[in-house]
This record gives sequence, structure tokens and C-alpha cells, in this order.
Amino acid sequence: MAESRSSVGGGSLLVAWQLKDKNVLIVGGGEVASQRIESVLTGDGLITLLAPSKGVHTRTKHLIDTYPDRITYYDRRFSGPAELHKMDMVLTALDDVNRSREICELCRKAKIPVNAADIPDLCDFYFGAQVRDGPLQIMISTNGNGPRMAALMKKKIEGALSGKEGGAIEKVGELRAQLKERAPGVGGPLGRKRMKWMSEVCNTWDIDELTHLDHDTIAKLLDEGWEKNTVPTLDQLLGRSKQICSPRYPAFLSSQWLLATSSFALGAACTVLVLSRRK
Ligand SMILES: C[C@@]1(CC(=O)O)C2=NC(=C\c3[nH]c(c(CCC(=O)O)c3CC(=O)O)Cc3[nH]c(c(CC(=O)O)c3CCC(=O)O)/C=C3\N/C(=C\2)[C@@H](CCC(=O)O)[C@]3(C)CC(=O)O)/[C@H]1CCC(=O)O
Ligand SMILES: NC(=O)c1ccc[n+]([C@@H]2O[C@H](COP(=O)([O-])OP(=O)(O)OC[C@H]3O[C@@H](n4cnc5c(N)ncnc54)[C@H](O)[C@@H]3O)[C@@H](O)[C@H]2O)c1
Repeated sequence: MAESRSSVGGGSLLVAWQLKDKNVLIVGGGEVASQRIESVLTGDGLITLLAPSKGVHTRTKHLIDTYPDRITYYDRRFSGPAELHKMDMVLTALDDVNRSREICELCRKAKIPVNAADIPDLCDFYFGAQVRDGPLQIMISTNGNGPRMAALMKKKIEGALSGKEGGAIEKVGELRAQLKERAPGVGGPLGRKRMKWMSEVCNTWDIDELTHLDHDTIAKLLDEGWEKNTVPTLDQLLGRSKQICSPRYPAFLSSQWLLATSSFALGAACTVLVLSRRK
């Protein structure tokens, strides 16, 4: 990271908003609304959607049809402050800036957090580009400087991941849940011991190894590790030696040795050939 750039101030508070079963009003049914719907569904929110059917995008229509239990759709325009009743969050995705402004002002009066696509100065929060792999969510924000750049950064981050991270994190979640059953409670010496042990498991096991944490391996790790106050490696836990493939022939017959010697022989033969032609 560049030394000259301050990391204090001038950014946003990035949080993982717990939206499960909260009421979210989305006004507008175009393509941007469809992206908002997908984001809210990711967080298990309950959606009320207001948009005249003639402006509803096919993606939005598909979501309305697929998630009738999560989306209540009304084929009409936003009618006034009564629409905000019991709403925990409001998102506008309209082709009408003045209407968006009005809705945002009503939300502010009612102290409901609001995002207006396209009008940053009215937003209580911005959306970001997102990388998702099961429980792993990475949000990228350029804080309004360059939304397209956020989308490009997403591609870079996706390229740097192996695709196994989400699965590994899921297994860690299962291990933590079972550890908490054995060692319940919040805080105190037991809490500290639990946190230290969990951190050590995550530091010691790599992503690939963590994906091996099935039901039996978790039970074994808790018996042999947690109960004995140690963190065995996966190999130790499964009774495997570090060197998984024991060599069945002498070292000088290994593939690297054969490759090196054959390359040397080929080089020497070529040199002899070239020198003999020059004579
Ligand atoms: C990240 C993403 C998330 C999402 O919307 O879900 C997102 N915009 C995305 C795409 C995108 N949006 C636009 C383009 C055209 C190219 C360009 O302008 O770059 C592209 C590119 C494309 O479509 O690929 C046009 C645009 N966007 C805003 C304005 C108004 C303005 O800037 O004044 C204008 C019109 C500008 C003008 O008139 O010139 C404003 C906002 N857009 C934000 C989020 C918030 C800031 C986030 C941040 O800075 O990080 C903020 C402030 C409010 C908000 O909407 O929450 C999503 C990519 C997701 C993905 O691909 O994964
Ligand atoms: N991520 C971003 O920030 C981003 C990216 C691209 C575009 N935008 C902007 O977001 C806005 C929406 O984009 P879009 O492509 O979805 O537009 P769109 O024109 O396809 O959709 C607008 C929707 O709003 C509905 N609508 C209009 N007035 C309404 C009202 N009073 N009540 C209820 N519904 C109403 C229309 O029927 C339509 O469904 C545009 O202003 C666009 O410039 C934002």
C-alpha cells in the first residue's frame, strides 16, 4: 500500500448488514431494480416492489415469478408516505430523478436508510461490486469515484481466488459450531481458549486441507486437538506421514534426475555433431 495515502477518513463504513426477514421497499422495476432485488435476496430480506408492469425488465419479472414468498409485487407507481410504513430500508431505481428525490426526503424524515441509484448525494449507503462464494462475500467500493472500476477490481479479485475458499469457510463454520457445543458460553477464560485454538487451526491448515473437514474429521480434530490442547495437522490427524508417496526405486532413477541427465546427454550429442560437421 502506498505510504502517502491516508487510511483514516474519507471512506465508508463497510458493514455486513443483517437483513434477514427485514422489510425492503424497492421502487422501480428496470434492470437496476433487478440487481437490487438480487442483492436483497442474498441477505434474505423481504421485498415489496412497486413498478408499473409495462416498465418491468425481464430479469425483474423472472425474479418476481421465482420468489413469490420473498417478493410482493404491486403493479403501480409509488403513491406517497404510506408506502414507507414498516419499511426497514428503501431502494429507488427510477428513470425519474425528481420522484427519487421526493422518496429520499420522505425516508429521511421517517429515518429509514435509503439508496437512490444514480444520485450519490441522496444515498445513506452505496452498493458495491461483490464477489460471492457461499458464506464468503467480498465487497468492493470506490466510494463513488468509479463504479466501473469497482466491477473491474472484482474480476481481479475473482482471478486471485482458487474457488475453494467458500467451501473451506463453510467447514470452519461447522467446526466452530461443534466446538461451541463442547465448550459453550460467551467470553471468560474458556472463550479466550476457544478463540486461540480456532485461530491456530485456521493458521495451520491451508484452504485445501480445511475442505476435508467432514463430520468424522471434525469429531477427530476436536477429540485429538481441542480436548488435548493441541492443533494437529491434517496428516497427523489421519495418521499419514508427511511424505505421502514413498519412493519405490532409488533416488537416481527419479523423474527429475532422468530429465536432467537426458537433457545433458542430448546437449552433448548436439555439440559433438556440430563440431564434427565443422571439421
Ligand atoms: C458497483 C455497482 C454496484 C451496484 O450498483 O450494484 C455500482 N454501480 C455499478 C455499475 C455502474 N454504474 C454506472 C456505470 C457506468 C460507468 C461508470 O460511470 O463508471 C456502471 C458500470 C457498469 O454498468 O458496468 C453509472 C453510475 N453509477 C452511479 C452514477 C451516479 C454518479 O456517479 O453520479 C452513475 C452515472 C454516472 C454518469 O452519469 O456518468 C452511482 C453509483 N453506483 C454505485 C454502484 C455506487 C458507487 C459504488 C462505487 O463507487 O464503488 C453509486 C454512488 C450509488 C449506488 O448506485 O449505490 C455496479 C457495478 C457492479 C458489478 O458489476 O459488480
Ligand atoms: N448502479 C448504478 O448506480 C446505476 C447503473 C446504471 C444506471 N443507473 C441509473 O439507475 C436508474 C434506473 O436504471 P434502469 O436501467 O433500471 O432504468 P429503467 O428506465 O429501465 O427503469 C426505471 C423503472 O422505474 C419505474 N418507475 C418510474 N417511475 C416510477 C414510480 N413513480 N414508481 C414506481 N416505479 C416507477 C419504471 O416503470 C421502470 O420500471 C436510472 O436513472 C439509471 O441512470 C444506475
